[in-house]
Amino acid sequence: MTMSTMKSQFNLQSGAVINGKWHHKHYRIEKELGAGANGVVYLATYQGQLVALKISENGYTVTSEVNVLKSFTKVQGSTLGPSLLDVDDWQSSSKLYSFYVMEYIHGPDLLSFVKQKGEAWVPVLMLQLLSDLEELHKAGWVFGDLKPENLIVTGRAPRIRCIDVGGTTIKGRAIKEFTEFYDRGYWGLGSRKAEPTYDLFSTAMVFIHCAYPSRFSKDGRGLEQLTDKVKKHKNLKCYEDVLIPALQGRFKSASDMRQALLTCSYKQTRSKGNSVSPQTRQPTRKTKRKRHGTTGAIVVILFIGCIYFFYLYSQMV
Ligand SMILES: Nc1ncnc2c1ncn2[C@@H]1O[C@H](COP(=O)(O)OP(=O)(O)OP(=O)(O)O)[C@@H](O)[C@H]1O
Repeated sequence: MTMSTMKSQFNLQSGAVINGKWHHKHYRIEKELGAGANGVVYLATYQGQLVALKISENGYTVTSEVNVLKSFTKVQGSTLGPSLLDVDDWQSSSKLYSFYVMEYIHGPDLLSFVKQKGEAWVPVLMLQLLSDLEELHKAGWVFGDLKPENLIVTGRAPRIRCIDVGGTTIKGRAIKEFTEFYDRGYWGLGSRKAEPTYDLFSTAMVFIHCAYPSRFSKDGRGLEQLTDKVKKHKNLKCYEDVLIPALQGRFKSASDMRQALLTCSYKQTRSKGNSVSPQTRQPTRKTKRKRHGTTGAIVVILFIGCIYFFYLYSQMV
């Protein structure tokens, strides 16, 4: 949903210091990271550490987002959202504002990462996201506003993390915040009730968006249009057994969708391996091409192996 931003209300410059009224901690503002309908997020330093500080006019927003972040910390093993570091008030010269401080998640957003590193990363990152969503859903929450801008890829062993927990909603309620392109209600493919299938639909749309970086507009055909988009794109077609059921709300849980994605990725790896074998059966005249084919297979296997290694490693850290 498009809403006006709070940017104009704060305008804190680099070097400004936010003093916490109750916990007496001092945060030095470095720069603005972004402004949304519910507040402004700044990069700040506290005792030499970079942190993200969100300040809002609306105390209710702060309380509600803090509650979500607190409940995230209780989700075992989940690294979905940033960890919560402090909650306090700040008395400016004119007014009292509420703010909270969270872990600064450093890295490019999903689309920038994929543009830089290649689309082969999309299924790997979606596998991670689905693991985290499974835990979140089990804890009784639905993320709601899943979109590439809210997904940051961080670390040397790339790990996907969500920022902006403003849309996170208790299961069974109406989704608090959404963005049309990733919202099943907008496409006429379901309600805005907070249930796991809502997030799985958005996950499929995020996957599709990675293949169509400039997105596309709705033409009124709903599922038929999205199915066409999946089938017509070479990087999506091989994942149609994951994407189409997710768009239809047919996966009961994130782990079911994850399992289907693993199966597709496995088939994909095998078919890439097989596609070079005809070349290896060429007559001796073509020995050079044969060597190219074998090298290609080794490169593909090594590449996929590396991605899985990074994925497994990132699961352990
Ligand atoms: N923990 C964090 N680490 C790094 N960057 C962050 C963090 N939290 C927010 N950001 C940055 O700040 C921007 C604004 O964050 P915010 O949560 O306000 O999102 P929004 O969608 O723009 O706002 P709103 O939900 O209020 O409408 C984000 O787009 C992101 O770039």
